[in-house]
Amino acid sequence: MKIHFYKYQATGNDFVIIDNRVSRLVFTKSQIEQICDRKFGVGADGLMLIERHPSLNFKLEYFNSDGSQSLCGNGSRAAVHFAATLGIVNGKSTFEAFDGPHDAQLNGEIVSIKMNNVREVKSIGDDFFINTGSPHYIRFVQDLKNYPVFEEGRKIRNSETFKPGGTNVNFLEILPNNVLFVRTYERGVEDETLSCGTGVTAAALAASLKGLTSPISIKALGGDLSIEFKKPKSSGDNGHSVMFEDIFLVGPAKMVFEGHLEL
Ligand SMILES: N[C@@H](CCC[C@H](N)C(=O)O)C(=O)O
Repeated sequence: MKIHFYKYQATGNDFVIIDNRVSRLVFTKSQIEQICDRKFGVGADGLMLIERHPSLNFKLEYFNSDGSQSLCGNGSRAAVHFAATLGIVNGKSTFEAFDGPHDAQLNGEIVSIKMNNVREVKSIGDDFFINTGSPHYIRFVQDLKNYPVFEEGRKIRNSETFKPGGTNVNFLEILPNNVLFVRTYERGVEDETLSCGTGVTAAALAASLKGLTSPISIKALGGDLSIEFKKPKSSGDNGHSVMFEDIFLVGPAKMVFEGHLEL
């Protein structure tokens, strides 16, 4: 089977995207692993399918490179940019993702995604755990440039506390002028990636508990992002308490190439 694909990167988090509105292909776990394999396939952190949605601009199916599914913030930014090239998005849009609908805004190559409200930040010793559509462990460290992100991230990701699902693991260093340097070990890729959108969002929210204020500038290995958010004064929607609302993940997304893959 020959499949037309597009290769995207969003601050170095890279994706294979397929317009699946007509063909409605279904991929097995081993086919996803093969497509994302950097030696035997196209190579990517994840695979995304753009599908039709009955009322929204599109539906996004995101798969990590091991075939598992979750919300991908950077993937969502790339998908919105790609959907504009298909003509199904123009400026403002709304799409359905793993954790429900998201509003998005496209401005050139900058894409802003509205994330779901965050109700809870768990403290684990000096560390934190926040779900921003995907689960994220947060640890503040010194000298992040030289920190063993892969080794420490893999240990926490596979620890008993987070079994069976596991967690993504983010290491943070607070820099001067409200800037946060973030490196992430991603579950489902099982490696450090150059950037993780839901990860830097969780990182910024945790950093706000240490005095940083919205908007927080993020430095990731693959580029710069920005996180905006509000802390409501009292209880939020449906009477449930909300810790953070109006959360936006903002940054660039770029098409790198297109081609055909053989499965
Ligand atoms: N790279 C993503 C996160 C993708 C999902 C994650 N690996 C998980 O399985 O939880 C992002 O940009 O948010």
